[in-house]
Amino acid sequence: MNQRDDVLEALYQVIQERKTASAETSYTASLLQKGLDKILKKFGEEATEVVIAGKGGVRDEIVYEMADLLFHALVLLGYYDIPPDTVYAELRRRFGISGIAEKAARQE
Ligand SMILES: N=c1c2ncn([C@@H]3O[C@H](COP(=O)(O)OP(=O)(O)OP(=O)(O)O)[C@@H](O)[C@H]3O)c2ncn1[C@@H]1O[C@H](COP(=O)(O)O)[C@@H](O)[C@H]1O
Repeated sequence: MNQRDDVLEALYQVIQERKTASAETSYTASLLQKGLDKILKKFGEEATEVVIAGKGGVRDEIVYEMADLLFHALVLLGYYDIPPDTVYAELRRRFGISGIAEKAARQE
């Protein structure tokens, strides 16, 4: 796991913990308790906001909206107990190299 993966993995763990937390003190807990349709709706809204930011071309807004989208993607993964590493593995498979080979390639 590299530096970039760490924050997504850590956030995923927090999202898992929020499954048993109070919705009164946690947005994530309230979203999880509202259920799958609400999670999917939020993901769609955040994706639309990324599209608008992407069209606008303001770098900071793209970064902000993309962070919102990634967070809501992690909530969806968390809902189904799919760790981010599973997605990384799929990306590595498409990339055609193993994690070890990837690390070695980056150090060259
Ligand atoms: N990364 C995030 C994060 N990104 C976005 N959001 C929330 O996502 C929401 C999106 O904004 P919107 O205005 O679209 O939604 P809303 O109006 O609040 O909600 P709806 O009425 O649409 O349901 C905001 O409430 C943001 O605060 C996040 N909430 C939490 N986190 C992380 O999750 C951790 C746990 O947070 P809790 O949710 O407080 O447990 C935090 O420490 C953060 O690291």
